[in-house]
Amino acid sequence: MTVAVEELTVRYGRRVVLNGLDLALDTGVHGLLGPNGAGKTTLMRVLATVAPPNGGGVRLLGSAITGEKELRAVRRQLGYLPQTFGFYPRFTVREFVEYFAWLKEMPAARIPVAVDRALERVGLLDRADDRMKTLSGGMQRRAGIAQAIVNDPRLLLLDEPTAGLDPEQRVAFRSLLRELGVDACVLVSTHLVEDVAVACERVSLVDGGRLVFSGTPAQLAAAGGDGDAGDSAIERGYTAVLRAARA
Ligand SMILES: Nc1ncnc2c1ncn2[C@@H]1O[C@H](COP(=O)(O)OP(=O)(O)OP(=O)(O)O)[C@@H](O)[C@H]1O
Repeated sequence: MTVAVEELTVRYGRRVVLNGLDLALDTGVHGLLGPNGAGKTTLMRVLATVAPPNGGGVRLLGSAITGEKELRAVRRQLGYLPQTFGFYPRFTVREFVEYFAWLKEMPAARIPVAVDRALERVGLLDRADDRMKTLSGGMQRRAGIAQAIVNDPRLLLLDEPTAGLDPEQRVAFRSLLRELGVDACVLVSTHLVEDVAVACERVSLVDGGRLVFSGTPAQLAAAGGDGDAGDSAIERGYTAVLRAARA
């Protein structure tokens, strides 16, 4: 398993945000759904080794993160697009992605080709020499996706990557996701259930800091019925699973 999480607990002060969550993920594209405040970003941050858990076990790429050595080894093979991310506004797009390649300790000789390839994959190669601050919001997010994939990560964590993308870019991004999921374990959090239906092989649903569903998009869709709120089968499944979890 690329990701093996057992009984994961995260607290902020007295508030328990992840409450004994179990999750196992292997190669492929996995969707992460859940209402606002369910704990998706918190889970992503733990998997990205940004936030330490308060309890439970986390194994990434086959190893428990027990010290600096494991941490560095995992970070070299990790890609992470945070929900919100900062950048030096005067960096060019190419410099922004190069900087992350360097942080991930990529061999210097490989960086120029890898950066151009990542920018090409998100459709930003023609803006490579523009400054980050001159890009539109959706383009900045695509630059964020480029930095996440520049090192060909084995574990790729994308927190709401399609927020702000126009329909054409969303379609292009879904096919990029499917491509990435052939070799890597990709976890994508989103509120767009159609992204999950089209681009993900498996989907996990989190509510109140717990995993309440794990299965294929078709299984989630099948959980819903005519009486459930939603405009598509998978939205009705989402509503039905949440209702059952809260009952
Ligand atoms: N730094 C923090 N300090 C205190 N509470 C926090 C902090 N970060 C998150 N929380 C709380 O943790 C809970 C889960 O937040 P999280 O951002 O993980 O949810 P989410 O599922 O990603 O939500 P959304 O869909 O709105 O992005 C929320 O109740 C939130 O208020």
